[in-house]
Amino acid sequence: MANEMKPDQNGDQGYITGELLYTIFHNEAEHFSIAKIKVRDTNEDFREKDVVAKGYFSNLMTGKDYCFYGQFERHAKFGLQYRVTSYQTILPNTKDGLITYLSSNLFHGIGKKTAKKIIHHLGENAISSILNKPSVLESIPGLKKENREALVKSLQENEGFEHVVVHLAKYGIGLKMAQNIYQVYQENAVTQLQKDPYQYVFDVEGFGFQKADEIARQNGLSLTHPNRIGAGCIYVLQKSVQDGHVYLPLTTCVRQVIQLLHHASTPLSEADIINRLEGLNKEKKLILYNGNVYLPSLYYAEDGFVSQLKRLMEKPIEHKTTLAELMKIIGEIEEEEVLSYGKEQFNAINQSLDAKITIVTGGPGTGKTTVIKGILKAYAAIYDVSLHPKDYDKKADFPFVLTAPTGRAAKRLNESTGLPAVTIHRLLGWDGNNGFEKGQHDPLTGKFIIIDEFSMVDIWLANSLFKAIPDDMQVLLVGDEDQLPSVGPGQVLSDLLGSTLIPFVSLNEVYRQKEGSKIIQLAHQIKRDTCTKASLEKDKDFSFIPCNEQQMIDCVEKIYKKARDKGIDLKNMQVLAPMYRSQAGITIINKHLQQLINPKTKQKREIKVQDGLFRTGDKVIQLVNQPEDHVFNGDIGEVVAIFEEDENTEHVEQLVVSYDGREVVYERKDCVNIMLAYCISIHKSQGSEFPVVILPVVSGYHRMLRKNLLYTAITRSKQSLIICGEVNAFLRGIRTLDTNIRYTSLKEQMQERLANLSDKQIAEDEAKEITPYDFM
Ligand SMILES: Nc1ncnc2c1ncn2[C@@H]1O[C@H](COP(=O)(O)OP(=O)(O)OP(=O)(O)O)[C@@H](O)[C@H]1O
Repeated sequence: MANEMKPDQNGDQGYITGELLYTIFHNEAEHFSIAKIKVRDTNEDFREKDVVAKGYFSNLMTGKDYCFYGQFERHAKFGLQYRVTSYQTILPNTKDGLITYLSSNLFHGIGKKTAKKIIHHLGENAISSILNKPSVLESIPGLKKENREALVKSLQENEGFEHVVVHLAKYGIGLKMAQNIYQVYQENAVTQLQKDPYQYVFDVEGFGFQKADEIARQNGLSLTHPNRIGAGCIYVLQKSVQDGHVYLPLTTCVRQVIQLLHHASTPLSEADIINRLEGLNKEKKLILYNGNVYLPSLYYAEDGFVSQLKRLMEKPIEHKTTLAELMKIIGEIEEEEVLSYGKEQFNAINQSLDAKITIVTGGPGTGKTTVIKGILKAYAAIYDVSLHPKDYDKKADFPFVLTAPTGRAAKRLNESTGLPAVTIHRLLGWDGNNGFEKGQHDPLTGKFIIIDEFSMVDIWLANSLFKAIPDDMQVLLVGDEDQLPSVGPGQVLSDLLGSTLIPFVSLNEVYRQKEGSKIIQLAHQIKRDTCTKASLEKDKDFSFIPCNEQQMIDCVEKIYKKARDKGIDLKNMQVLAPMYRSQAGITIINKHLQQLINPKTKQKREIKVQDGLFRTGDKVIQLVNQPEDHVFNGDIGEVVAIFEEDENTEHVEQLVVSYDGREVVYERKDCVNIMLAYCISIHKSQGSEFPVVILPVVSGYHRMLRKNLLYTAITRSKQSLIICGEVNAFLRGIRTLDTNIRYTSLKEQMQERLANLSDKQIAEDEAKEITPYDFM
C-alpha cells in the first residue's frame, strides 16, 4: 500500500524507514532479498547510517524509500541485520516526487508530461485515488485507454502486494506466508480474508485451520458460521489422510470436528456437524457414502481402482499351453537356472501365467526375484517372444513392463532381471501439475506388467497406474505384506489380499537362510513372533551392541571408525533410525557422521542451509518426488559440486547432487528438498536395500517402535546388520503391533462389485481339478 504519511500503521512495532541503496542478494522464486538501506528514521535503538535488511519482498527498487517493520537479529557471520516482517513503500509526498515516480521505468507509456497532467488533475493523493477507483484516469485529457490500463495494472502489481502484506501482518501473518497467499488471490487476498478466512485453509498451502479461526474471531465471524464448520470438517479429513486413512466413519469425523471447533460459549451439537456434512456432500466438497465421510479425491480413487480391476478381470487371458507343456517349460528353466522350484514358487509361477492379475507376497529371501525371473522366462517360452529389448524394432512393443514405486527398487528389479525397469511415475509420464500422461486414453504398451514393492503403492497411485493398463495386459503384483504400509493413504496390498478375490501365492519357505543368513532368520522370527533374547546372539552377519540413548552417538561413531580401520567402504553403511528429534535421533546422528565421514577441508565447498550445512562429498537423500528431474522421495545421492552465485549463468548459489551418475542441480531454495543421509528414517528406507545396516533401538523411541517398522528396517540389510541399543526396547518393539488401523473401503467395494467375477475364476480353476504341481 502506498504510504504517504509517517509509518504508524503497525502501532508501536519497530520500524526503519530509508532509501534502498542496493540489493545484496535476491532469490527470484522465493522473493527473498537482502538489501542495504540508508536509514532516514527509526524507532529502534540504532544509530548507524546504513542497515542490512532481509526478508520476503515482491520487487524492491533501488533508490525508492520504504518503511520496514521488523526486529534486529545478529547473524553469526554478518553481524546485526534487520529481519523484516512487513514493509511498505513510502511514496514521494511532494508533487515533484510523484511526477518522477509516475514517469519512471515502472510505468510504461507515461512520460513526464502525462505524469504532470495526472498529478495536476488528481492531486497529491493521485495514487490512492487511482487504486481505489481506476476510472478517475478517464478524466485525464489525452491519456489513451491502453496507457490508462497499463498504469492501473502496474500500480496494482507494485502496490498490491504491499497492500496485502501490510493487512496480513495485522493478523500476524508473516511475509513468506503472505507470498503464498498473494500467489493464490493476488490483490483480492484481503477481501477474501475478511469475507471467509477459512477458504485460505483449502487454497493456500500450509495455512492452518487454527490461524483461520483466530482471524475469523478478530473479524467477528460467528462460531457457528457454516464456513467455520465446513472448514473444520474438511480439515479433519485432510488430517486423517496424513495417518493413511481413505475415509473417516461418520461418528469419528463428527467427534473430531466437535473437538476441533469446541468453544465453551457456543457448544456445537452432533446434528449441527451432520447437517453441515450433508451440505458439503451436496456441494460435492466431500462424499458421504455408507455412513463414511470421504474427501472426493480418495472416494474416486478407490472407486476408480475397483472399476479398473473389474475391467481387467472381465477379460480373462486365453490359455496357450496345456499343463503338460507348462511343466516341460518350467523343467527346462530349472535346468538352465540350476535350481528346483519349491512348491510355493512353482504355484506362484503357474498362477501368474494363468491369471489376469496375481499377487505374490513373501518376506526376504523367499524367492520373489527368483519367481519373477521364472515367470519372465516361462512367458517368453510359451508365447515365443524374446526377452531382449534389442530384438524389438519400432513396430513391435517389448512385451514386458517392469516397474516399482521408488528409483532404488526399480534399479534392483532391473539388475536382478536384466530387463528395463522404471519407477511408476516415470512409466506413467508424471507431468507435475497435470498429473500423468498415461491413462485410459493413452495406455501402456506390452503384454505383462510386473509391479514390485507393491506394499508401498497408495490408493491414488494404484488407481492412476491401473487406469493405464490395457485390457489385454497381465498383471503381477509383488510385495511383502508385513512391511510398513504406503506413506500415502490406503493399504492397497493388504486390502487386495484381504478381499481374497485376486489370486495370490504366499512364499513362506526361506531360501537365503539356507546360505546361513542370520538377518533373514531374524526377520522371519519377528514375522512369526518367535524372536527371543537368544535370537540376538552374535553371528557372522549380525551383532547387537548394547548401549543406552546417551551412548548412542559414541557407539555409532565407533562402529564407523572400526569399519574405516578395516578398510570397509563407508558408502556401503547406512544408519536407519525411527525418529528425527531425540537424543539419538536422525538429525543429531547425521551431524556427527558428517563430521566424521566428510569433515571440513580447504578443498571442500560448503553451503549453509537452515538446519546446518551441505559439503561436497556429503551423502544426501531426496525428500519429495521431483519427477521432472527423475529424482524421487528416498533416492540417495552425493553432493558433487557447489557453485557460488558468480560461477553460473543463473547467478544463484547451486548445489549439484549425483544420483548414480545422474546429476541434479538444486538452487539454495530447493535445498529443503534434500537432507543429509548418513542416517535416514526407516520410513524413507522402504524399497531400498543396503549392504550394511546400523539400527539404533532405544526405549526413547518407544512411541515409534512397532513390529512392522523394525521388520522393515531389518530386511533392508543385505550383508550385515548391527543393532545398537537396548535389548528390551527391541524385544518390546517387535512384540508391539501397529494398532493404527487405516480406514479404507477397498476390500468391501471389491467384495460388492467383483465377487461374481472371482466366482467365475474359481469355477474355472476347479474345473481343472488338478494343479500342475501335482504332476511333479
Ligand atoms: N528354489 C530355490 N532353490 C535354491 N535357491 C533358491 C531358490 N529360490 C531362491 N533361491 C535363492 O535364495 C536367494 C533369495 O532368493 P530371491 O533373491 O529370489 O529372494 P527374494 O524374496 O527376492 O529376496 P529379497 O526380498 O530379500 O530380495 C537367492 O540366492 C536365490 O538364488
